[in-house]
Amino acid sequence: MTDPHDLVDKVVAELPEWLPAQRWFGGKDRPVTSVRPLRTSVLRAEEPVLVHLVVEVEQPPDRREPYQLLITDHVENYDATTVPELTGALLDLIADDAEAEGLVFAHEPDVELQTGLRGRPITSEQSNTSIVFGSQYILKLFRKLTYGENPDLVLHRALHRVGCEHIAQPLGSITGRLDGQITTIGMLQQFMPDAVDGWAMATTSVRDLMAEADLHADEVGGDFAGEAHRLGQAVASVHADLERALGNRPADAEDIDRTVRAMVSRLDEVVADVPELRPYVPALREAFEQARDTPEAIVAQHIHGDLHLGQVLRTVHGWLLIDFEGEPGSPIAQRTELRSPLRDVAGMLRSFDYAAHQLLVGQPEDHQLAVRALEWSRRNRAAFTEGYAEAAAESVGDPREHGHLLRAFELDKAVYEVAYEHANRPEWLTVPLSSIARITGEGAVQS
Ligand SMILES: Nc1ncnc2c1ncn2[C@@H]1O[C@H](COP(=O)(O)OP(=O)(O)O)[C@@H](O)[C@H]1O
Ligand SMILES: O=P(O)(O)O[C@H]1O[C@H](CO)[C@@H](O[C@H]2O[C@H](CO)[C@@H](O)[C@H](O)[C@H]2O)[C@H](O)[C@H]1O
Repeated sequence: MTDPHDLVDKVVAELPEWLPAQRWFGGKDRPVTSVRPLRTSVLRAEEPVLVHLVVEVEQPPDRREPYQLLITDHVENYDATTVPELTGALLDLIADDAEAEGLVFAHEPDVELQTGLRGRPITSEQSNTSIVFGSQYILKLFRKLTYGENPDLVLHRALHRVGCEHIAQPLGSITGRLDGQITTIGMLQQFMPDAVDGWAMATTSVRDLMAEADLHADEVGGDFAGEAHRLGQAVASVHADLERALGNRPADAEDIDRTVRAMVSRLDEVVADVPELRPYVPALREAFEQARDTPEAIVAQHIHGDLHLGQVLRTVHGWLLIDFEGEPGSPIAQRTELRSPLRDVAGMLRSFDYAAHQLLVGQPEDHQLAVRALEWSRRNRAAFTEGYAEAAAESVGDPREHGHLLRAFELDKAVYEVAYEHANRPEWLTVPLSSIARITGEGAVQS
């Protein structure tokens, strides 16, 4: 019979080696120097044991971040998120509004949940771990914890309150105290079994175009422009709902100044780690400075914060936006502040560029493919922006009227992506680098 506390000691000792191999681990750029348990909740003491564990991971020179783990003696790698019988217990606890060992499980008001379902982890590579129950529910366990309420839950609740049509309904949550603060550990939502994510749809469309040597993007069967247009409308509608639910304020010169300084400071940080970015620094700085030149009034409000094609789902009823957590690699203070909705527009524009150019990784010589990629990207970026502008006419307005700011947001996102790819998928580093080269006109980089 395993003692749960012995299990914790054993697992914690193995974590410095195990963590860096996990897709969701956000600190792959540095070694793990120590791991110490912050809080332990024994959810099941008899075999198979189930323990919820929050550990603090230390990395040089002074990074200390909390991560959550669900562990068991039942499987060799101790990861209980892979054991359907054990994760099923989490849903039952949420349905019962239970409190267990300092963790609070709660369903949203007026929600009644079905119990006794087995949980299966989704297999896609993500920043967190999500578990699906039957065809009804999906539970996201936030891996790197942010002290306090997670913006994903806060924004989903706010959007649901105003009847937003482009989100999956929030159904429940798991919270616990961390350093005295009530901290979101998990979020339960309605699962969309018929959904396809935007990334899968877009890359299929790019492949269709690349396979057709003689046809243009508007002539091939898999043309995505209609979807891109509808997606633009959906994003504008979510921005309007966020504004209705949580308000906005006019952005002034001070906001723009802070924004520009944050972009420059992120650039400095990233270039210190990724020397490949160095040749573009002067052009990037210049583009960021140009963002100060905003002819029209702009607003600051709550936004999605990490919008890309993998964060949107196409269901039979239309597009849904998921994962309102913001950029997992950015500080929480930045992720929760009121910001320009144009950042989300820029994030999605980057993603169209990614979908087209990621297929060129490892084929730098193929000029024909590069031309096709650019054609696809231009067509779909334009359709998305047009859709957004139409639906945002009464609110944010047409993004194209803020050309310099939009370009700066795109480049800032690409700098973030350089850091992200460097830490997670080094073979893809050329994707954001070649975009930076294209947008700034600073020569080509091999894709
Ligand atoms: N409500 C939902 N219905 C169907 N699939 C979903 C839903 N929410 C998330 N997913 C799937 O789970 C994946 C991970 O969700 P996401 O919220 O993006 O997690 P992460 O924070 O780990 O990136 C998504 O890419 C999508 O495929
Ligand atoms: O979805 P996450 O919250 O985990 O976001 C992170 O991972 C994304 C990759 O999965 C990353 O997105 C980048 O790659 C996408 C293609 O895989 C592309 O569509 C995006 O435009 C690009 O930014 C995201 O930046 C990161 O925060």
